[in-house]
Amino acid sequence: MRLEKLGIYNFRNLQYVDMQSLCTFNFIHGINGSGKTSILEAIHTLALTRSFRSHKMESVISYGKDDLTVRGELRLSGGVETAVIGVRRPRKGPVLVKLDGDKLSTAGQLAGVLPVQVINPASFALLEGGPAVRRQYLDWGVFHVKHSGFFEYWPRYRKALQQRNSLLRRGNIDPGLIAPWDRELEAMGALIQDARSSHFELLAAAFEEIYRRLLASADIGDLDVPSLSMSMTSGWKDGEYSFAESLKHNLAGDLRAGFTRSGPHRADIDFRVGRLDAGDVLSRGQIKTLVCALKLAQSKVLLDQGIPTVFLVDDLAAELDERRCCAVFKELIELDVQVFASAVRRSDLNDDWCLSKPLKRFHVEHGVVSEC
Ligand SMILES: Nc1ncnc2c1ncn2[C@@H]1O[C@H](COP(=O)(O)OP(=O)(O)OP(=O)(O)O)[C@@H](O)[C@H]1O
Repeated sequence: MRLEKLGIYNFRNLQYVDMQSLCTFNFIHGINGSGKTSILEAIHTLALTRSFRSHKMESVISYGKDDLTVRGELRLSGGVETAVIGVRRPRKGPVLVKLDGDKLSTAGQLAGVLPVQVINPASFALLEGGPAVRRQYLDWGVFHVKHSGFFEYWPRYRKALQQRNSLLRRGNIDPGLIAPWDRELEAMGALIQDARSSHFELLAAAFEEIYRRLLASADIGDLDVPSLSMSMTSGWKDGEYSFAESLKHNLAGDLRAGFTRSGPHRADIDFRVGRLDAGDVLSRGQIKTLVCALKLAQSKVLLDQGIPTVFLVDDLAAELDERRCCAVFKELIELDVQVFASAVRRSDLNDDWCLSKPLKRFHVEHGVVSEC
């Protein structure tokens, strides 16, 4: 699946952008504030109806305009078939999403049509941020895996959790009221945990392989990053209890806290260098390399299931040295994904990184995009 054409209207400083015949590699350069990240943000909005930079879409709509629109033409995997996605976000009112001219009733129906992965300066949060960022990372993959059932389980789990928490807040632990929500949490929690565990196993294997290759091709010895390990924690003491037991065991404490303190909504991924927290030990460049490997690993797992990803790579050269950038691009080539990468200077994005893959360059100036 490839994005072949992209139209952007009233998106930050991009009033009207028309990008045709997009390639495997699409390099975008321009000075600070010219609109490079906004192009990547627009592709993200096309895929997920929201930006990766701001939760408030009204700050993304161009000043003085009523709405923004992003339109993309996709060529579906391995074939002649195409699909057209349109996303319109008004300042007020719901988002309008169209797939091949048909209005979708929920934005969720768009999920999976255009899976995108973002590598940007905020990606550091994967190691340095809280557990929610890592859960989001893990669940991105689980959501896209075919038949994982996550679309169904997760909303049901969330609803049961909200109901249970609301009883806890009101100090109401009448067994007759809380038990049905516990049963729903246990049932959905087990399914979520199973789906996450099977995905995590594949992810960890892909990560290890890619991370080693990245270090090797960037000519970084293992000594630079000794004994890195990653493990998933379920969100409760699963060595001691089942989730059902954990809910019962923690009820009094949950009541005091006013919320459910254990469960898949508290799951995390733990990164260790030896016995130490990797986020406390690794340099920013090392963290970035690791984060790139994690994102690439997600795409590898999806690709193995026939789901290609589009990569949005914002200003990688500002974070990584030339050898590491080159190593990341080598992996992107290996994955055969489509890439949109931005940088301030043209020379920050090296032609050689793409080997002989088709490459197109764009220059952005004051929101105006031209091929170059
Ligand atoms: N709602 C908006 N309407 C109009 N312009 C906006 C809006 N929001 C942000 N801008 C402007 O859009 C421009 C594009 O920002 P963007 O982050 O895409 O630039 P960039 O080229 O990635 O810059 P940098 O290299 O500094 O990261 C900036 O000048 C910004 O001030």
